[in-house]
Amino acid sequence: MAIILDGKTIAKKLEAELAAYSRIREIRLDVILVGDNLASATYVRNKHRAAERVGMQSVIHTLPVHTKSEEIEQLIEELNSNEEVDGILLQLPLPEQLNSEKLLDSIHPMKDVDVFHPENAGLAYLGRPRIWPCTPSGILRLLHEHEIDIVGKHAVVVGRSNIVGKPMAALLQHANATVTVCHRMTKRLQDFTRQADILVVAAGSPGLIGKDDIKPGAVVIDVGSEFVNGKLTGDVRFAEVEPIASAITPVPGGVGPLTIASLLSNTVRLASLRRGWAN
Ligand SMILES: Nc1nc2c(c(=O)[nH]1)N[C@@H](CN(C=O)c1ccc(C(=O)N[C@@H](CCC(=O)O)C(=O)O)cc1)CN2
Repeated sequence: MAIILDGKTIAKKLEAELAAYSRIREIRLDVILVGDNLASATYVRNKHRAAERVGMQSVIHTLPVHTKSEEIEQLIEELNSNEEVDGILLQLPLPEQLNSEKLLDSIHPMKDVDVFHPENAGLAYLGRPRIWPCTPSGILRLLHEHEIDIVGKHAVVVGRSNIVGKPMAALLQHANATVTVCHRMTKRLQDFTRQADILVVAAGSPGLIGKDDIKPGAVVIDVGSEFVNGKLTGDVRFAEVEPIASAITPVPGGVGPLTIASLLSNTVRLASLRRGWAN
């Protein structure tokens, strides 16, 4: 029987810490949502509610699906130069006519709560992070809160996205794990996943990992969250893997809530750095 790594409880704890901070400082997060992707709308609403719970000001800019790039650039420019705005988040995915890279690059690095700007990503990958991206940072917090040792452990990350896989690998390495990154072109994936002491699966492939893919006693972190037949489904077959893992995240209720709590934490951190507050 594995320990269930309960993200909701840890997220509440993190929110309580942030609420204590927000009581003494005014902090503002602006989220831009373009289009009518239902899942994105839910995530943005959840971010707004979480910000309100901790006493942070949250402003959502909802734009129609056919919004032109120039309009979004102009909005980002206004938010960049608004002294009251501490964090700017452009919710992904964007409608296909928009160039995500160009728009993300236009967010001021000191307000880039997602760590997508090359300056912030570069600093993080050089081991000099301002902040770490929300999902990897939440996962580290989850491991830390459960006193799961990372140093010298073999961590295998499945997936190499800019949002999770790449920064997750960098953060685990920063935390002194030995890291292997696998992706969709990896041959004989199981040969790698079976070596993992800590397995992070962020492949966006529901049910990819089963009991034969893990080493008994492994810590298994499931970042997957796709709707399959109306049910939120992870990349790991939980019922199969749970009996042989030592610890495992559920979907829902694992990594997701911590992604949002980490976003608030990143906003506080960037506000502190930009405004010169002690943190
Ligand atoms: N600009 C960004 N866009 C996106 C990010 C991101 O970090 N920055 N991540 C994902 C989506 N995401 C946050 O935006 C996110 C996904 C899932 C959850 C979450 O709490 N999931 C719950 C289940 C919620 C449900 O019932 O649907 C859970 O796992 O328990 C939070 C945030 C893509 N875009």
